Amino acid sequence: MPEREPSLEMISIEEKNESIGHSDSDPSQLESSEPVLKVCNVHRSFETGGKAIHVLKGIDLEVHAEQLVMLKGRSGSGKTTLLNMLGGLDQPTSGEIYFNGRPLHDSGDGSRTKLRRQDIGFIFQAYALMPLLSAWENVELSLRMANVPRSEWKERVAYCLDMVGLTKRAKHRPFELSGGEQQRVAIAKAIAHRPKLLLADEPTAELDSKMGAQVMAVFRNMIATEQVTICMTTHDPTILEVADHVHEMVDGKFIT
Ligand SMILES: Nc1ncnc2c1ncn2[C@@H]1O[C@H](COP(=O)(O)OP(=O)(O)OP(=O)(O)O)[C@@H](O)[C@H]1O
Repeated sequence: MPEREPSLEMISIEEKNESIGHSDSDPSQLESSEPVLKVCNVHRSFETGGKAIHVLKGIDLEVHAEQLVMLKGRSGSGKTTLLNMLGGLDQPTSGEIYFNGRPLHDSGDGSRTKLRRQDIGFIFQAYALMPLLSAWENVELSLRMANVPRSEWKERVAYCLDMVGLTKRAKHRPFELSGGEQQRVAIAKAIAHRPKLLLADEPTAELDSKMGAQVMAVFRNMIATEQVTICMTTHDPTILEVADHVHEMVDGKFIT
């Protein structure tokens, strides 16, 4: 099978709208359903050196199924802090966060860890690949962690590597891959266990514009084929047009 080279041209606005309404429904219908993420008046402060830093100052947000939502804003505005909380890596000082109706703000470590392994995929800037494992083995690892039956691994790993256009690089270890290729392995790894929600912190930050466009095309394709919901942060104005919704954060609050 030839390798796919995803490109931004693959995702015209019309295709984008079709992919949002993948399950025979239009986007407005999807928006009226229960959100995948519901964030209500979230605040987060950190104590450092006996001083409290108020980082998030009352965030309200809804992210609906099969949407691509982007958080933009200056460095230090609080995007990563919020993303960590959306994935249950951290909890708010006050306020509520629901993931498919389940209260993340008030769940214990154990249940949040289980939820993360099964229902959430993460793509963070430092690609989080295991350096001694091949691309194939890295993707396989997330299936193992999510307790996916071993009999399903081969087909799923092959599918995910094909989706990011890396079938021919399956045996390469991270140091034998370019930055963009490593990022695409990280994407394959993050979606392998079929998460309902994918969280990505600056997934295109280390990439040139062509490669960044390819990653966004992969995201759009994943929404259409895997019914995943994506929430990501970015500094890159050139990719914002691919989003269904953009929220701008300034000093711990949304201004749009
Ligand atoms: N664990 C922590 N302890 C103390 N301060 C923190 C902690 N985590 C984040 N901060 C502070 O919160 C502010 C927001 O950080 P955050 O990483 O969320 O910003 P960001 O918008 O994602 O920035 P960037 O675009 O540079 O990644 C920063 O001033 C940071 O120093």
